[in-house]
Amino acid sequence: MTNTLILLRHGQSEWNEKNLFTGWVDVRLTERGRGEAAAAGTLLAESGMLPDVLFTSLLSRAIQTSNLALEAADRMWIPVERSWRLNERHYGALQGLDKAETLQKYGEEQFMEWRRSYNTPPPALDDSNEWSQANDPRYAGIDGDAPRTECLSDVVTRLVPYWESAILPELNSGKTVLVTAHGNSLRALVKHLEGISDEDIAALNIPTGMPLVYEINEDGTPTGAGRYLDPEAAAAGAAAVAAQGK
Ligand SMILES: O=C(O)[C@H](O)COP(=O)(O)O
Repeated sequence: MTNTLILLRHGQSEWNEKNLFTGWVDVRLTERGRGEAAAAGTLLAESGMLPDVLFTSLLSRAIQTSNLALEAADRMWIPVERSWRLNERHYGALQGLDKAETLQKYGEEQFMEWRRSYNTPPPALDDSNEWSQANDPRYAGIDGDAPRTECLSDVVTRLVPYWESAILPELNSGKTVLVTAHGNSLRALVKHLEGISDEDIAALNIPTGMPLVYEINEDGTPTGAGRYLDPEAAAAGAAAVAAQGK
């Protein structure tokens, strides 16, 4: 028996539009992002993929996206669980910086190392920085301290236990599961699901607002690669993410 998992990156955020590194900074959706979120929900309904349960991060752009998508699909009533483990990768001292200016200042190699390498986190964000989450009450319950920076491997480490203990059991109870999260937290989950190598994951970019569907076996493995419901639009969106800063 397999069950359906739908992954959805939030719609365009205010800082996606401004081309700023965002991470855990809690920005909202733009008008375009709200439209992408609603369109994703319409596409789910048209494809007959109605979620039974929702998982989101603690960040407003993912919460807004899931609300709008579920409203469009007439599924606002489904149960929801939110976790910091689905948050975007903490972008450390890059949070709040312009991507194009950062590329100019540090050069392509360093820029891509910070953005897409598996093991190199950006420098840590100082707690006194205006974009710090050190004193944000929503993270008070995290065991140990909230991160001050993360690389993708840190995200895999915090996310996979949650996938196994919270998300997979819902799939295995026969539910269609919607996970609304972020570019890099979804890259971490896709890496885990598809067994993508530490090197090859650098080339994977997740577009905003495009439902990505897996059929999941009971042991948590997918039956095949993920499938975007609108592959052409998803490819264009992923290319735009890859080109950010250039
Ligand atoms: O946090 C961010 O800036 C974005 O959500 C993801 O950015 P990236 O594609 O540059 O990693």
